[in-house]
Amino acid sequence: MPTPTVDLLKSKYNTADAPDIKVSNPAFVPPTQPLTPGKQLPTSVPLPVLPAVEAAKRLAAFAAVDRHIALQHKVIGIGSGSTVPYVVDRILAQGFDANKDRVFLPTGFQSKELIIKAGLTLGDVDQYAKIDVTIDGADEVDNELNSIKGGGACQLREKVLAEAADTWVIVADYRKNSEILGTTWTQGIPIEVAPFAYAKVLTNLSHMGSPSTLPNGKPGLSLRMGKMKAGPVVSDNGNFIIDAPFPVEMMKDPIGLLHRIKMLTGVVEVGLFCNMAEAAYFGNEDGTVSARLKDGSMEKISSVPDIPELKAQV
Ligand SMILES: O=C(CO)[C@H](O)[C@H](O)COP(=O)(O)O
Repeated sequence: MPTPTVDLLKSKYNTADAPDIKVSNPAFVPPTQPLTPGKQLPTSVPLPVLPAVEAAKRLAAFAAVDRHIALQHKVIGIGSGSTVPYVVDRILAQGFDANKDRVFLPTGFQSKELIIKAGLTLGDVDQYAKIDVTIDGADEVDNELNSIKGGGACQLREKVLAEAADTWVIVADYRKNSEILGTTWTQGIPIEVAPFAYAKVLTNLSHMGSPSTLPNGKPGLSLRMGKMKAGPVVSDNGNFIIDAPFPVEMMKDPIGLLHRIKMLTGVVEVGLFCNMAEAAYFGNEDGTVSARLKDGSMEKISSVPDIPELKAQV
């Protein structure tokens, strides 16, 4: 049996700064095993081969966890979406000792389930107003680390957990990496609103310049409707979601737009996250990860040395 990765992680993580770890056994991933005391984690589980986009999400998630979640981090925020399960996988791979004194805070129903099913300790942001690290997905990220979030209607809790965190990190696949927000995520900025105020907010957003039809003929400004459910999407907080696209000239100033939308009465939270991220990790199709850092620099994590097997799989 190979040496358990946990021991290596222990020694590596006992530093003040988040280390750039290289695990001894990169294939170590306990994907479905809950973390229970006394139970030995498997030391080597082959990583499943994934379609390119999924593999890219996994690369980004693994790189972000390896870089930002260290042993001394005890309160950890877990975001929402399809990339975040890989974050939990990688956290689990740090082993029982690393996780036994940690508490994990969810940004919504989905991440709450993820935490519980992984056997990790669940907490909430009303118990822990200060979080060490929160890792979350995004719908699109621009050159300056501003992002659109709320594709899963979780932006209110996501923003609270992002703000509460000493370090907030984004994980995404290559499709989310843009120069200007709204380039690939064209359906609009997700805006959580008090249900009784939605019609008034829609009117105000229209006056602000959000079109009801996009140039490509697709629907623009709209109340988000449920799929397989009659009526609107209702957020985890009991609110409605409006999707509001804006012309590119307005999207070039996401901070200004955020402030204007947030000032509309009835708006609870806006899915524009500006000046918040420490870094964004984008998994690429070629098995590398592109990291965009707060200082504006880009770093290519070529072949992701921590997990070389992944490169071969993509
Ligand atoms: O903001 C979100 C939910 O409100 C998600 O983080 C965002 O939609 C990204 O999801 P995915 O990882 O599935 O691309």
